[in-house]
Amino acid sequence: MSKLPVMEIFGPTIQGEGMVIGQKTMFVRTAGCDYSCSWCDSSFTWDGSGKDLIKQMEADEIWTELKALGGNGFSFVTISGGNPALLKNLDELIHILQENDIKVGLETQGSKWQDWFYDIDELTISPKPPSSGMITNFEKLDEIIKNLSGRSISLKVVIFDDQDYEYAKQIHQRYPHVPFFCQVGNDDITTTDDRDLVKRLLEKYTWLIDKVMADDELKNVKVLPQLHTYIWGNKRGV
Ligand SMILES: C[S@@+](CC[C@H](N)C(=O)[O-])C[C@H]1O[C@@H](n2cnc3c(N)ncnc32)[C@H](O)[C@@H]1O
Ligand SMILES: Nc1nc2[nH]cc(C(=O)O)c2c(=O)[nH]1
Ligand code: SF4
Ligand SMILES: [Mg+2]
Repeated sequence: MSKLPVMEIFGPTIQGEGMVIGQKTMFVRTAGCDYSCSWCDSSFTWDGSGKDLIKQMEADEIWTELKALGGNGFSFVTISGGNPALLKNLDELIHILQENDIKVGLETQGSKWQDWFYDIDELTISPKPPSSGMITNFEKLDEIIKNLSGRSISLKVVIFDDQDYEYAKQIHQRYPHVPFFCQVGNDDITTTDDRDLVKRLLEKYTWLIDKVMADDELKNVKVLPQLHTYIWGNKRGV
């Protein structure tokens, strides 16, 4: 079996974002990303600051660790990163999970394709708006969305400002048949003052809801908070 660069394994917790928000789940976070979003809340996976935490693990070792942490109390595993779509050999882990009746969710930004995307039960694609500093490769994104037509996927755009909002709309209009989520951006990813953070995140959530409600062009959309930050703030591993 080949090795995977694992940054952290944690849970059980709830999925705080997107199409299966609230789902009880374990998390596997892989190291490495082809992007470097200005506001990335998981930059330790790619900026070198977490390099001592990276463990090269075989898929069956990851499964053993998941069971050690979660016991018999889980039926869902979410794979995130970094960008897990950089890892060609992630199929080994996905297959072990499925052999054990575990549903698999995965978070990626839509910059890379892998054939194992077909095996993911809930795939979240999260293209990055202008505030991230990243440029979307629409040729690649078109290909990914086309390949996955008819499968359980969603698009989730994080929104920080008006320009991001316009970008989100552009994404929804380009792929109108893909379930579409807008998510509040967290612009203070280092504070430990949870009360102040939650207060400001709620204000931003209100701002986003008000904008969508007043917008006749955005109809079939779900507006969500990044739920885990309202509960645990910027804490890692939850
Ligand atoms: C850390 S990323 C890892 C997966 C993949 N690289 C991606 O971006 O989709 C997981 C999710 O967190 C979101 N995210 C990252 N930083 C955020 C922030 N400061 N506020 C809100 N969401 C954030 C990303 O947009 C993505 O949807
Ligand atoms: N609870 C919880 N939900 C999440 N949804 C997406 C996450 C991520 O970092 O990819 C995440 C995370 O780190 N924690
Ligand atoms: S694509 Fe995801 S992991 Fe990579 S920098 Fe952006 S938010 Fe962070
Ligand atoms: Mg996160």
